[in-house]
Amino acid sequence: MSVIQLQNIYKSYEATPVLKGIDLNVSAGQIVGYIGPNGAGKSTTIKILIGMLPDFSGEATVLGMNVKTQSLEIKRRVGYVPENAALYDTLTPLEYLQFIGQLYALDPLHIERKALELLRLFQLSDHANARMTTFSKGMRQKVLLISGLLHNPDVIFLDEPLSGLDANAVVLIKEIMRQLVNDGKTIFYSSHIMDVVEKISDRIVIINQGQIIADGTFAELQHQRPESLEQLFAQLTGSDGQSGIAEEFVHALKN
Ligand SMILES: Nc1ncnc2c1ncn2[C@@H]1O[C@H](COP(=O)(O)OP(=O)(O)OP(=O)(O)O)[C@@H](O)[C@H]1O
Repeated sequence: MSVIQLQNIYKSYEATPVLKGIDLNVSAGQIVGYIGPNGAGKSTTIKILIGMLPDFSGEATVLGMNVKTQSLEIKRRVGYVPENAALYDTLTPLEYLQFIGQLYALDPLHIERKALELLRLFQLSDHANARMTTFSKGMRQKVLLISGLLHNPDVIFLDEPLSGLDANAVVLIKEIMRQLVNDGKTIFYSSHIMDVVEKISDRIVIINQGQIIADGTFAELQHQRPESLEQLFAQLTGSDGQSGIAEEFVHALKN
């Protein structure tokens, strides 16, 4: 069964088209890396899939449920870690996770036990009761990741999940993603960190200017062009020649 299904999705913001006919089927138990240049439409696709943007044309289902009409049911089974989310800074991680857990109607005692354990594993035990106003970007990202996974969702959408994380935390998140998928979960995530995408994705989907321009395992994509994902990405999305642009940039700074 397709866990994620997008058929002929078009989305515009005001009069500007952003997604131009996206078709995608994702089966259970896959890690799909969704990559593309800034502004390509990655976050927009993810927001459609979690029911945040009902104003689009085409058919979108998650776990067989229609995202326009069954978004509440979908939210119960889906986890979402947004890019640049606003955390309630004046709360502590424990208070914030209690709040999120209650939105999912989880038992408060169960949430507390689970939240403390997850915070410990992310080395945040000492900060469990500190206000998040003082948190670094990486610490916030860890709390966000926990909040998106707290209800043990079947399908997980991650928008730049590694943002701000140090090297050890990146290794840990990669391992968690792998183990979640081994457990039967499905992960759909966007990232700009090509070597991570290359290493952990079962499938890589490249979007450029609102259209999918490549889709396959890294080995399949490499078969077309035997290069690193970074080089392949640059070629396919027309962002080759960065050294020339860098030179012009530095030159412009001097003038
Ligand atoms: N709420 C909005 N109103 C108007 N335009 C928007 C809105 N959200 C996104 N856009 C535009 O839609 C396009 C796609 O944005 P989106 O955030 O989906 O891109 P992205 O691929 O996630 O980019 P990035 O890698 O920079 O996060 C961009 O041109 C963006 O300016």
